Amino acid sequence: MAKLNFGGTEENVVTRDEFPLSKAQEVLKDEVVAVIGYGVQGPGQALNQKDNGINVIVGQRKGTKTWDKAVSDGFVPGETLFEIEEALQRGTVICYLLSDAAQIALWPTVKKHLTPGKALYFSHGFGITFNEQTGIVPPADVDVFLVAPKGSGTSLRRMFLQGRGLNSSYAIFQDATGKAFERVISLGIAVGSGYLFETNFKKEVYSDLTGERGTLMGCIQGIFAAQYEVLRSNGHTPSEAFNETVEELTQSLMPLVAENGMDWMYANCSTTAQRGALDWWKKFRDATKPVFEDLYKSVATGFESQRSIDSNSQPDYREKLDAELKELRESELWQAGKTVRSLRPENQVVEA
Ligand SMILES: NC(=O)C1=CN([C@@H]2O[C@H](COP(=O)(O)OP(=O)(O)OC[C@H]3O[C@@H](n4cnc5c(N)ncnc54)[C@H](O)[C@@H]3O)[C@@H](O)[C@H]2O)C=CC1
Ligand SMILES: CC(=O)[C@](C)(O)C(=O)O
Ligand SMILES: [Mg+2]
Ligand SMILES: [Mg+2]
Repeated sequence: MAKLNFGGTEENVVTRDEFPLSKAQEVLKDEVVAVIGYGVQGPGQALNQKDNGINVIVGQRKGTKTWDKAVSDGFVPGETLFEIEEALQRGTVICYLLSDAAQIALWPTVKKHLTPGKALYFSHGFGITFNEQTGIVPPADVDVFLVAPKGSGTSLRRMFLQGRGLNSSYAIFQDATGKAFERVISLGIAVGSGYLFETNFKKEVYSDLTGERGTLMGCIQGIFAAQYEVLRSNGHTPSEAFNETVEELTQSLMPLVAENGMDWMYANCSTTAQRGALDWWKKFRDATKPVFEDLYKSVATGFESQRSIDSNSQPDYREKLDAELKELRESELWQAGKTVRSLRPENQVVEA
């Protein structure tokens, strides 16, 4: 366990140096890791574990698209792919990777198979933290922990195949066996985490629900739309407005931030831009901070989790989400983006 200084605060971090894959394989050698749910995190985590030599099986409903996807990904019906209850019965570690809403409905079935000494693994603190809404209360004689990749399951798999890793948080809710730490860290390494930082179930879900509604997904779409609309209402063309709002950020500036921080990105822009950005960033912070404070309150009071449960438990939840995503996709902003993306040299179709 390394202690690293994060801007003046020391935190515990587990890296692959001190917990290599060989150690994870040794710890998990007698485990059967059952991945329940094959949506976004399920495939990424199951395939990375499979490639890392872990005895991983998938539990899915037969006759579904996700069952077929698991087969096309190489999981073999009756050997490494089973109906959900059989996977639950065979698994010694149950990776509960249904959607957070769907975990509620299946919980009574899962609980039946949580026999003493097994482990219940999550990738989000949602079900346990909001247990008054979800009803998810594990028996006392099983380990309960989480590994939460800080990114999409799609990226987790892509980065694994590139020999990279996506960092994850980990938390232990219940250590019935005395082995919860080595189990959770081994699983974190096995699913492809670059390094693991410590949290707890409540802090993970509060920060994650805030982040995805904030800078990572909700707020960023909001500021993209705001700037694009102001540019367009002042006569700028769609391509100019989109390039200045999104394309330059994703193609040039954000990779510089990822490489070496915000000051590095600023320093690689003009002094005109640096002066302006340094003058304006606090105005944007002050304008948006009240919204973030409201957002965090909405998370902490359980409003956001209940909203997610209510909408994502509806039979037509997927259709409703897809309809709103279609509206976003068909907006002028993202239609302009589609054309801009097609112009990238790497997307040009070279005539034979
Ligand atoms: N999507 C991501 O990349 C990330 C997800 N997580 C967490 O990992 C867990 C799994 O998330 P995802 O893979 O995004 O799940 P998902 O939303 O893709 O759902 C996974 C599977 O659950 C089943 N399912 C979903 N809703 C259902 C319903 N209402 N009834 C019956 N079955 C249903 C479907 O088969 C679906 O393929 C969640 O706890 C999530 O918060 C954590 C980090 C990132
Ligand atoms: C990808 C991720 O970390 C999110 C945004 O929290 C999620 O998909 O829930
Ligand atoms: Mg997240
Ligand atoms: Mg999330």
